[in-house]
Amino acid sequence: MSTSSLPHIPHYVPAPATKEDLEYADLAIIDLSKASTPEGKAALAIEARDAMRDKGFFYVINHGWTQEQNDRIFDIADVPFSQVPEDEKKQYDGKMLETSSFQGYKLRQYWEIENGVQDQLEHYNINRDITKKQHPEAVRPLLPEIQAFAKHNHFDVLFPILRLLAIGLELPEDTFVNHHGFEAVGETYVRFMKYYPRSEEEEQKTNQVWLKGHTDFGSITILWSQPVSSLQILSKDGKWRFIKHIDNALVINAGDALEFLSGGYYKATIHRVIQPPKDQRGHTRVGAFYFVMPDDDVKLIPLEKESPVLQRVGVERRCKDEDAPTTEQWRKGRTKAYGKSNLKKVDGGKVEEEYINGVLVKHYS
Ligand SMILES: O=C(O)CCC(=O)C(=O)O
Ligand SMILES: [Fe+2]
Repeated sequence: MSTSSLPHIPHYVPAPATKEDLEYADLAIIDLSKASTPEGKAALAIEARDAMRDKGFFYVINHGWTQEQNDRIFDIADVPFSQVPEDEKKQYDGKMLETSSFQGYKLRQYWEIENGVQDQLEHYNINRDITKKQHPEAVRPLLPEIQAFAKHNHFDVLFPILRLLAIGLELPEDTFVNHHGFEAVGETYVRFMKYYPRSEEEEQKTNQVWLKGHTDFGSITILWSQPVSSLQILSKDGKWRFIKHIDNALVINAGDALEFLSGGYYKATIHRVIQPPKDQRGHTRVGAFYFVMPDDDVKLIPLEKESPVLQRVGVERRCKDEDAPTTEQWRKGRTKAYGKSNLKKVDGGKVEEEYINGVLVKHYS
């Protein structure tokens, strides 16, 4: 598709990259184009495995989309927020407490962050089957492009990564791919997200935290890198470090479901979003993501028998196998509770806990 023949939408201009000297996480860069030869793939599988085990996050480059396509997706990502009237947004509210599912808007001020302060961010979530739900008028002409975006994420990014991570466990390389059917029943979806600047009072009461430290629920999250430096990961030494923006790169992390399936070999790394550095304040922050879940019927039990690696290193279980949730149970429990449940403060208030399907889940401020 050449951009000139596409529906006209406003161009979203993000804040320029920060000039501040931030402490960044030192993440591996996985060049996905190398996976096209057997030797390249074998070498890349080791890099991806080590990166996932060491930091829990890595970049992907050469994933097959151009900078022009990337710019276009960020213009599209802003449409559900800037081009849809507020009353129309309410008609497409995802109502997560009732549905236990992220489809449609998560409107502003739906979650509690801290000390009575609510979030100032909006999502618009679109199932990879874009026909599952009706969409706001301004989004409808963009659906073919959103569908192409979902497919690119699924087949050209997710599947190659899942193969590398399966090889890392010495599993048949399609093991995880077979758990993530594009046509299967499940909730893998595109998320567009917009954060709005907050008042000084909100910043103070939350200690600058815009989105609390959490793990993602699914198997893999694909985050399309954007320039506002707000995303941090919790490193093994207990320090929060920023994720650096790389043009047209993807930031990949594992979520709970992959941690369950891999018996803790690939851990779901805790991350959060905070107020950006001074030279980026006062701007909005638009994001584009692909949140990946295994198929709904996958029982989240470690692949211990199947993986020689897990037999050698052993597995960590967050619950007994007979009590393990299916993806559907896990994602529904997590979605419903997120930002809404009563959390129990521990560790002097820094960490909050809850149980979802009998499994301990932690949140960090
Ligand atoms: O906005 C970001 O950079 C990260 C958002 C995030 O972690 C999430 O939506 O789960
Ligand atoms: Fe997240």
